Amino acid sequence: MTVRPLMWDETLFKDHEVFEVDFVPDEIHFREEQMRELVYQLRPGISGSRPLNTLVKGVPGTGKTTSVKKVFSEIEESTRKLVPVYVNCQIDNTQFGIFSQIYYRLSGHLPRSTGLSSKRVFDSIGKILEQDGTVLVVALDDANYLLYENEINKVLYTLLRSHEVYPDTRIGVITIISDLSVDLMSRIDQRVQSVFRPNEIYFPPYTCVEAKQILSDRAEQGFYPNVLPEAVLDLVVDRTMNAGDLRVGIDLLKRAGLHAETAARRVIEEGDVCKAFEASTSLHLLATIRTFKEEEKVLLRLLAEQSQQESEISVGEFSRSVGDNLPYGYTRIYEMISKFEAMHLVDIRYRGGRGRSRLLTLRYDPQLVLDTLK
Ligand SMILES: Nc1ncnc2c1ncn2[C@@H]1O[C@H](COP(=O)(O)OP(=O)(O)OP(=O)(O)O)[C@@H](O)[C@H]1O
Repeated sequence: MTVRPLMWDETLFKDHEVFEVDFVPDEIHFREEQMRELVYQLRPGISGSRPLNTLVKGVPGTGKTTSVKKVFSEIEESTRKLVPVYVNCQIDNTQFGIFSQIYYRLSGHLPRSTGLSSKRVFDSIGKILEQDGTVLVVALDDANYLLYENEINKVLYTLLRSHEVYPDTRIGVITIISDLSVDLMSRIDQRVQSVFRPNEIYFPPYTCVEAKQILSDRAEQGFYPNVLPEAVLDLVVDRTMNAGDLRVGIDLLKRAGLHAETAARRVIEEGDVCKAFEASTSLHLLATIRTFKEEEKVLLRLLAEQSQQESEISVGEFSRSVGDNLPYGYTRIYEMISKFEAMHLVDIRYRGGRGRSRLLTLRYDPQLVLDTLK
């Protein structure tokens, strides 16, 4: 039986939205425990006390943002006593920017962007909280962006010691970190540590079975029935596990669907996934690299440049050659290389024979890495 090609006004997508980066699904599987813990941390806020502070940790694409947003939207639906504010610190990475977002959430409009100090903005925040008798919880997503210029200490100090200036304010903070090599507490001043003391909630990477369930759910919501055969889903899962980031899988589904649609097919094929893979990979690369410190970007750039000449590089030789030109010791260079491995950017294997030297291979096209670093 021949299958009628897709007509120009027909589509494979039941709902495009479910493949978008900021989509928050109704069901967040495999994160029940983390969300329960988060609710437990925030519960005092609902009864008018200060919420417990939290440190949410896990590599990119493990559902941290989604889970926090989900808990926040449930709080918003059930109470006005506790006001949750989500801040993306990649976008708002200064004290002024963060306080502006909080002020916006509380008052419905942004403060003037000129001639106003962050202290003045916080004054207004303190007054609104006292007037309304509400408790505030602020989620600082990608808080590692605040490690520069001591911004993290300024922000946490003001938020967590607000009751010293505005006695009736109660504020809790959730910091979200995807760079596991960052030891946040060691970067925090003593005077802030004494009030911060967060409980940690860890988001482990998804197993293959979990990733398959999540991606299959997403496909079911987003595509019409029978658009995605099981074998193609398995290929998407395989690529996702390889990249170690669920975002790659969700993006692959979308792009593969669009590809099949452009070819006027009613079913997605493996070839559509392969074609979509490069674009989805660069999305993952971008998500990973954006969490890097400048020195890590410099080292990755050197590695990508060298990988254009040779596909396998000796770890020792590479470290020596870059160590001569960079202001970091070998220990730091080895640390960074281990991080690249943990983040699925490189593979390391032992060369056989005596000496057992280690060989480094970039898992991505070097040019793609260089382009992403631009
Ligand atoms: N348990 C889950 N169920 C359904 N979808 C999920 C789940 N976990 C993650 N996702 C989806 O995976 C994508 C990445 O998730 P999310 O942004 O929450 O990860 P993250 O850990 O905050 O990553 P990053 O550290 O890069 O910000 C999102 O599109 C989200 O909808």
